[in-house]
Amino acid sequence: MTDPLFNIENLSLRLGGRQIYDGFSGALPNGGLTGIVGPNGCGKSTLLRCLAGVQPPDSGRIAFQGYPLAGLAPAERALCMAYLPQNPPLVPDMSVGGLVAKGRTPWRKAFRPLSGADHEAIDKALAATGLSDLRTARLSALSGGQRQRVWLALALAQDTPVILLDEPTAFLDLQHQLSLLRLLRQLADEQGRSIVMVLHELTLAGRFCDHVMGLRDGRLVCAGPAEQAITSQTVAALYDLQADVANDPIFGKPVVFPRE
Ligand SMILES: Nc1ncnc2c1ncn2[C@@H]1O[C@H](COP(=O)(O)OP(=O)(O)OP(=O)(O)O)[C@@H](O)[C@H]1O
Repeated sequence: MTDPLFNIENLSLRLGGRQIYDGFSGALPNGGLTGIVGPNGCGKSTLLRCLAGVQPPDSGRIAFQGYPLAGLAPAERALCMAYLPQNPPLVPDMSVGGLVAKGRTPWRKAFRPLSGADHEAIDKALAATGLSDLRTARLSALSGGQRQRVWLALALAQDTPVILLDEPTAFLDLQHQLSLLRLLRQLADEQGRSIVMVLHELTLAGRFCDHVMGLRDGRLVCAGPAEQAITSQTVAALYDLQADVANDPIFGKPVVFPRE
């Protein structure tokens, strides 16, 4: 049996005087798309930060493909996983291509120019996110959604087998949400990448994710294939919301109809 992508055992974490997790356990499968859902403040982003190795827990263990995550140095982690936080850091104004090139940092030798492989990865990431024409544009001249796509391109240019994304669709219009999720599906299906993302839109999570994990108050409420994890019962348990969940006749995936 292969190890899960992440195995979380008995995770506890206190932040700002508040207990975020108290013995959280769960596993995320290797490969495919995993969606983390749940109400505001339930601990989704913090969990992703723990999985990315940037938020050490107070106690408990996270194994990454069978190895202790805490044993990986940041430089080693950066070759295995790209992490796009909900609020990317403020950066000085620069060109789109310049920021996306930062995704190649883990692969580059100090003071060396970009290699052919770097240029190729950057070109592919810009094309995949529909930004090739904006390569020379300044970040300050972009809309919020375009900027979000630049950060996504940076994560793709990092060219890692695992990609962790916190609300990657937050600022995108419906067309760009769908094209982003289709792109992630393609990266998982055709290149075998494992993608874990925090999402709010349950119907999109149901349609695109293989596996869905639902959190509430720092606890695991549901986890499993989308059809099992998104049901009337789990929507009620997660959000205190009455909803019908039907099967989409075209995609055969769960669609949520709130009844309140
Ligand atoms: N650095 C911090 N210091 C204190 N409290 C924090 C910190 N980071 C997160 N929290 C608290 O931890 C809880 C979980 O936060 P988190 O950002 O993980 O929630 P979330 O499920 O991602 O929420 P949202 O859907 O609103 O983005 C919240 O109550 C938040 O206020």
